[in-house]
Amino acid sequence: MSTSTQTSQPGPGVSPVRRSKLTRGQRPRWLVPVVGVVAVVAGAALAALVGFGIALWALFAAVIFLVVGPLAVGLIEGSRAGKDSLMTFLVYTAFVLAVIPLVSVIWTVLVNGVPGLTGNMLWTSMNGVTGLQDNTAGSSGEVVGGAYHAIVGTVSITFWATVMSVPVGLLTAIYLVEYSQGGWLGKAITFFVDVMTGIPSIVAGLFAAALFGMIFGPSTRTGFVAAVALTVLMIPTVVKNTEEMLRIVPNELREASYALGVRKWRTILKVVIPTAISGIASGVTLAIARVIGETAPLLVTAGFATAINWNSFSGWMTTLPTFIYYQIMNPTSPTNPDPSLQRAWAAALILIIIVMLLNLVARLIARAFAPKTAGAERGPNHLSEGLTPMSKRIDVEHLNVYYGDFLAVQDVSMNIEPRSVTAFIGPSGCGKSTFLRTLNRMHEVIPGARAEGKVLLDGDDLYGKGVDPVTVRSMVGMVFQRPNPFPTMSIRDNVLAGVKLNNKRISSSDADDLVESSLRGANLWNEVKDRLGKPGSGLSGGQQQRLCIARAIAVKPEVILMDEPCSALDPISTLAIEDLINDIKSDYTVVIVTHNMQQASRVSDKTAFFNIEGTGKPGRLIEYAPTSEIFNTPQKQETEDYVSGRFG
Ligand SMILES: Nc1ncnc2c1ncn2[C@@H]1O[C@H](COP(=O)(O)OP(=O)(O)OP(=O)(O)O)[C@@H](O)[C@H]1O
Repeated sequence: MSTSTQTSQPGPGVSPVRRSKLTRGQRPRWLVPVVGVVAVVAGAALAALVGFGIALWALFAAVIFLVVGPLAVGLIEGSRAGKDSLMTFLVYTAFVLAVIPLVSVIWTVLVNGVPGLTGNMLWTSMNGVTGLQDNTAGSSGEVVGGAYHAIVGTVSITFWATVMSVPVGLLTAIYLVEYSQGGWLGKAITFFVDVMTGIPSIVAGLFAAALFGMIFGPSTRTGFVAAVALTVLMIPTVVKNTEEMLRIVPNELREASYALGVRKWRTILKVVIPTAISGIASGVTLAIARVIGETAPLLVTAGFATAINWNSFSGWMTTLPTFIYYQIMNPTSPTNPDPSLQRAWAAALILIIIVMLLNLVARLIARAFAPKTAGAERGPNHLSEGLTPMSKRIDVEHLNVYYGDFLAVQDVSMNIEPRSVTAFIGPSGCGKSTFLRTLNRMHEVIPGARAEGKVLLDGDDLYGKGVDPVTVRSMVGMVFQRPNPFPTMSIRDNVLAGVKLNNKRISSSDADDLVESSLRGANLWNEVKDRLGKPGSGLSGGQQQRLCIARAIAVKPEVILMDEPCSALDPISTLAIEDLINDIKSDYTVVIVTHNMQQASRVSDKTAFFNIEGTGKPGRLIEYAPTSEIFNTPQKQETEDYVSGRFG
């Protein structure tokens, strides 16, 4: 885009183009490329002075570029811009310096490996190949013998190592992130994984050799023994990478799934892992890439063979790294090592190609396992018979809520009427959200949180003996502060999440009806009916929140809890949600936590005011009455002070 402004009627002798005030004093566009060229040329000249070498040239060019570039920018644009460009140039230079060896390795392997990549190399083994044949290879030009047996060995051993280490690594990472809750077992596992990460590979080889030696006798060397050694090396990499990936899955997604009445393992399997799958697949590929080039542990566990062996459980095996090692250290013909050298380079190239193919496979697997974002596009269809929710009454009796030893909410009793909206208001930290979460036992997903007392849903105690919190959550749905649609799912699949994640069977036409009626119920149908297959996370914040309400409605709950549902939304989206709350209260019991007192007075029939005496003290219910009474004629002074804005 041009940054200059064109004058409409240039006079005689006046340049038709002048620089805009906004772009005056900026470096010319050619500055950075010119400095780059100067650095490359001057770097070459300086390197020639001290004995030319590529590395020296790169080093000199980088230093000149890093000094001259920011200096030139600083002179033109001032010192702030100079410092800024220094950081930018440092980042780019570091990137280039990192890429140079990588490109250089690939280039060298390509140049040396391609001539040896013949049919012989790929499809024959070294069985029966002697130095005599290599001696004659010089004159005939054709190198006999190849790495087929080593390719078979590499693929077999890596396959077994992957089969053993990936499930163990994945499950360990899942335990650490989703179950251990910082317990001693989790800490111990993390410690051992850290130690394993640093184990020298030869030690892993010796361990596997000793283990199998003890069971099957000394010198037991097979592909499987080697796979066990590689497993020891792979597991920590898989655990660490998977752990990182699982940790960055936002907790909100887990909570959204639990709030739909989905069990923990299905939440992990269907929400957490798909969200992290591409990172997990990269981690597994990295782990494979780490071990596929190992040589030392292979020498002591798999032995060395010149013939093809498909059986990992019997007989010696060769892998590409050990093949390369032997070709270089013990050329087949000591007097003419060239054919061996050619085979070694070609094997190195094959190894790199295998790693690249694995990477590709990992990407494809990640794509196949991640839920589709592009489901069938569906237009308006026949209307469903509508939802049949059964709004319920909630009675809370002497409820105390604790986080560990800390009493967060003290002795709350209240009755919430069916088909009504009840608002919880009060200053920050007074326990509104904590109390709300006890109404569908969502607090239980927080380690150490517990409730004492009774919460009755139409007379049935949610905390009664044998009551499953998962069942409770399918009856009491929840909408959270920040919209949290599942990012790997389409709009349609988000609405159906409660059904699908719970593995309930539903016909395609019933699913269509449910999607339409839930989206209509959430006042979103008209806005999204033409793009149901598009990702839910592509909607605006307000639309996303209505999608989350549709998702909550779709599991046909009896109560809907809303924890500050509009706090992340603009005023127009907020009004849309408030209208929606007004609409759905004829079918559901709605409880909403809000900081916005106008909102409480606009949407709720009854309001509960909570307060806290001071930091570290428990939150208490101060007053609970019809909303108009709380805001106009409160009975308690604390309530009046709060609603009149005198504190809080
Ligand atoms: N996960 C937790 N672990 C320990 N303490 C917690 C946890 N969550 C909340 N608390 C504490 O419980 C008390 C009540 O918190 P809660 O979030 O329920 O208040 P709130 O009224 O909803 O506040 P806000 O309006 O700021 O969201 C606070 O003292 C808070 O520090």
